[in-house]
Amino acid sequence: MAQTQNLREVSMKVVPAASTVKNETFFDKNNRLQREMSPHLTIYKPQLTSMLSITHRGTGIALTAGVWALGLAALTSPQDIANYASVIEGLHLSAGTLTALKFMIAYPLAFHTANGVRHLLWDTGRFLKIKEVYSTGYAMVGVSFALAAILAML
Ligand code: HEM
Repeated sequence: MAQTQNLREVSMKVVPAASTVKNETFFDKNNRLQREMSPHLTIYKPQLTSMLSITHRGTGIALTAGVWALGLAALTSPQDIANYASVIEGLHLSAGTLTALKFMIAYPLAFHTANGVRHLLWDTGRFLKIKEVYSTGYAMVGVSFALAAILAML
């Protein structure tokens, strides 16, 4: 008895066939019926959580492009990697410039790896409280900078 009191009444809305227009796009139909728009992503102010999430996707895509480019280059280029390394040496870039360039290449991998470990920890059910999501987020950013710096100095 107590359960039936909590049930909401549901009524079916009959839509006459005449109200559907042939070849009408999804957006045109929504406009014609003056339907409300769902809140869009852009109404949210940037937060650490969403920024790290989108960066994880961005770095994942960048790494995929990088791995494909390196693989295809290895298959198709006439010279081996040592030749290209000596071309870069021939540019006589300063140690600082070289380290900065290496850091820029290393950072997406460092970020994606550190945040990937954070994701895998979540998958085990840990660090899922909002405070922990933030603290692991800040820690991960620190770890990713340290990791990229170590890789850049090798
Ligand atoms: C060259 C190496 C890598 C490439 C090309 C790569 C690529 C990608 C791509 C394309 C995605 C999907 C992103 C999205 O749609 O949001 C992804 C997700 C993921 N990556 Fe990687 N990844 C690499 C290395 C790693 C490493 C080293 C780790 C962890 C130690 C890792 C952990 C993850 C995890 C956990 C996800 C899923 C995140 C989620 O649940 O949304 N990845 N990766």
